[in-house]
Amino acid sequence: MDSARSWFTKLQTREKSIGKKKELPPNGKEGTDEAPSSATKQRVAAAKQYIEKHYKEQMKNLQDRKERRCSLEKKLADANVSEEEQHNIVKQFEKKETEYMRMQRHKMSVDDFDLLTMIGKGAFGEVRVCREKNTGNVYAMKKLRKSEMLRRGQVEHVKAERNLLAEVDHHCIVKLYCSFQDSEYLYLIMEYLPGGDMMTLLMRKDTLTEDEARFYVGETVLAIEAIHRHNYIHRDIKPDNLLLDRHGHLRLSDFGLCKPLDYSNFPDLNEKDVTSTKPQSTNGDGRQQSMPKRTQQEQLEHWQKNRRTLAYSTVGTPDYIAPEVLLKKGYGMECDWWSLGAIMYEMLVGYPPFYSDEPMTTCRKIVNWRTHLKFPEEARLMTDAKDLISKLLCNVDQRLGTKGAEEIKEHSWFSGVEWDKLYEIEAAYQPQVTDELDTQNFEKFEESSDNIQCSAKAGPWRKMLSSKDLNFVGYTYKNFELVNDPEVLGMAELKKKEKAKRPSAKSLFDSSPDAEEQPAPAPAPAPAENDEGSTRSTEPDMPRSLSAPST
Ligand SMILES: Nc1ncnc2c1ncn2[C@@H]1O[C@H](COP(=O)(O)OP(=O)(O)OP(=O)(O)O)[C@@H](O)[C@H]1O
Repeated sequence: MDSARSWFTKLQTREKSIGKKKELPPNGKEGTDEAPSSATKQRVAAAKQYIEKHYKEQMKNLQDRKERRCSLEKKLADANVSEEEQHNIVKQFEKKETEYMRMQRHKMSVDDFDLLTMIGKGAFGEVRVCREKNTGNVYAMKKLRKSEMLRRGQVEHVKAERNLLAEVDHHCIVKLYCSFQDSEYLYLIMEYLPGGDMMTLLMRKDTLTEDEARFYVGETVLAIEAIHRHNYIHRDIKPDNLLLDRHGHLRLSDFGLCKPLDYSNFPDLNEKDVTSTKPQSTNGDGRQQSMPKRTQQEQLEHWQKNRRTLAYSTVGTPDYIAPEVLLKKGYGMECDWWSLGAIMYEMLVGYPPFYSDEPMTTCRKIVNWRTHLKFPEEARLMTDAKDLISKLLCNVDQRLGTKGAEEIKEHSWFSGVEWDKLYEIEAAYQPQVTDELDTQNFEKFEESSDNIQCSAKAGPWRKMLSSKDLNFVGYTYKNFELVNDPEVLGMAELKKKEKAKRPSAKSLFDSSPDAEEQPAPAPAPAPAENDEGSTRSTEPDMPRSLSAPST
């Protein structure tokens, strides 16, 4: 710490001299003592930021430690355990605190982990199951290439993801244990959720039953509500970002790495451009002809065939993005409720509501949703379900959720759902998970020889402040939970005592009558001219978007 302090003093002195007006020699000409270059100034600023952050963290760590101790003592007092048990738990707790302090001093790197099976591939990197060498703990490691983040202007987004995960400690949100970097990559060490993602589940099952859909749409409502409470907007909620834990409960992930930015290169969309969205194909002579309408089954098969390619393409799938986001007119939290509507539709129908072979056609259909939102009769959706979807896939002003998540929770499709018990009951789907390293609920990914990487060794921080790395100062983070394992703390017993017996998912829902065949409810009335969205997300004190600010 002392060496850091003396660095700080040196830097302050250096900074002052940078700010000072240079005195010229009597001949009025500049000597060889040149002013520091802008690169040097930038480095000094980054170093200053690093040191200030370091001290702030030290203070916060002390405060957090005090709070953890208080909270443990309070829990113990409430839990009615013997004095001896209390003593043992507190002793274990202090041991963990010491380990945590040791871990804080340790500079984490990819070498601390054994990299195992690849479970995800995204536009910026990959996700792998990994095991920490020291502790044997299993995590998911998301690795992102810095140069790619810079190239696509995603630096702020990746910081937003790190910030949200570190800030929002909620059972609906995937838990972040730590983040670190080396010269080439950023790393997020997260809890490993072995139940797979909703995209894989939907591809394996085609559709969900109404009860299953209600359960997962319900848990997604709670997850979205949690991030909105922290003033974040996700903007890219899709089935690939809904992960399942080993018991089948849902967690929201992937904050901030939004591909939709790439749609800015698409020609400007126009709500009135309805004619261009008619399904068309080209004859041998180049003339366009209308394509025959696909049945629900054909459309489903088509979607399934294209789904993964779309997910792993650099542009991604636009299927769940709200029209106001695509129209670049500014957006608020409501855009996440639109995505919820599109996901609910896919769960019940088998493919998303505006699916088309071409992403650009999908975008056009989304902005012209009034013409294109249809419920295939074969899907036999219940009236309530159609009504809720129509109230989510509609204009911002009419959209449910605009006045808060309660509006959605109160919809009749959810009648009987006990919201505060949803995460305590047995999940509607039980994934098969044999052990902590089981990856059967994920697709298999081909390993290329350079995939299992040797680490680009992280040098001392000063070395890391190359011009590229200045963008990522402050990315490193460690969560107390990394060592705060309740099993080790002996808190598991306490937790068991606290937990009531879990009722099943079904018992929370009203018994539902058979699906009736009904026409799709009329889409919400046409909006006033310029009501597609506000610029709220860009105003001060307004929700922080995890993705690109609207233009
Ligand atoms: N914590 C986790 N536990 C289990 N699987 C995970 C975890 N995080 C991510 N995955 C898997 O990896 C996939 C990709 O992850 P994620 O979407 O976070 O990466 P990405 O590079 O940001 O992708 P995208 O291109 O969709 O933005 C997920 O769909 C999921 O299957």
